[in-house]
Amino acid sequence: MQINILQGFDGAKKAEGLAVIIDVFRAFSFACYAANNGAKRIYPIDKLTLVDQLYKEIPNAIRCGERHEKKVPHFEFGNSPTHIEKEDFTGKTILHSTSSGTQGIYLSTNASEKITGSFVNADAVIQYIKTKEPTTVSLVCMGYEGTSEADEDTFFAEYIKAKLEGTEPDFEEMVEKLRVGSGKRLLDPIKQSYSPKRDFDLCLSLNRFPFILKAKKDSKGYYLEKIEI
Ligand SMILES: O=C(O)[C@H](CS(=O)(=O)O)OP(=O)(O)O
Repeated sequence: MQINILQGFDGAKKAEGLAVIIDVFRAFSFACYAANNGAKRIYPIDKLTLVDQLYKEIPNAIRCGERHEKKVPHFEFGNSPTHIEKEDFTGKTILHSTSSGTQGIYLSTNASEKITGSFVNADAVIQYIKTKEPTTVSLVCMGYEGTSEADEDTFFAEYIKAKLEGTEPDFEEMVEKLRVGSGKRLLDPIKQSYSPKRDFDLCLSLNRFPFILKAKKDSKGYYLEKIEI
């Protein structure tokens, strides 16, 4: 198995084989919480105009996501797992658009298959890859706004690679590095209304969910299928 670690929008375009589109803070942690809370369907969406179009077409749709970390003003929710932690999404369709993560789903056009990746479902991702035994795995770290690298996504890729290669990564050490590094933006007092501190813990809640989210397509675009592992 060839395991490649790729970065940002450019990396997503180069992804081949089974691609894990990684966004720890916060898109694909958010998506796992939404799926766990009963969402009927989750659409990861690149363009805000597509969100607005689908909102008109789909009954019981909820618009979620961010630009520059902040909730899009007319959306119901931003990109914060904390803000949806206790929401019951049973029967609801989530329209989710973010600066990095959901863009990666659309940009990875050369991948034969794509799943999302974040620490909340790390073991499920690893088990899924092991079961599929692909020739190539592309670990795509979406980073900050898709243009600069973010440690949380690179750490996740290194975590997955190490486990697949039979070594044991030090997750607690990663958490402590993130607390004083790229994760600091979630701990900033100025950002608490849209990036609450609790997001840091919820996004780093290792193996909380025993499922993967696999990107599939229907007539409206990509959606994330929840597959229990
Ligand atoms: O929700 C977020 O804070 C991030 C902002 S950015 O893309 O890293 O600039 O969105 P996400 O797409 O989840 O990374």
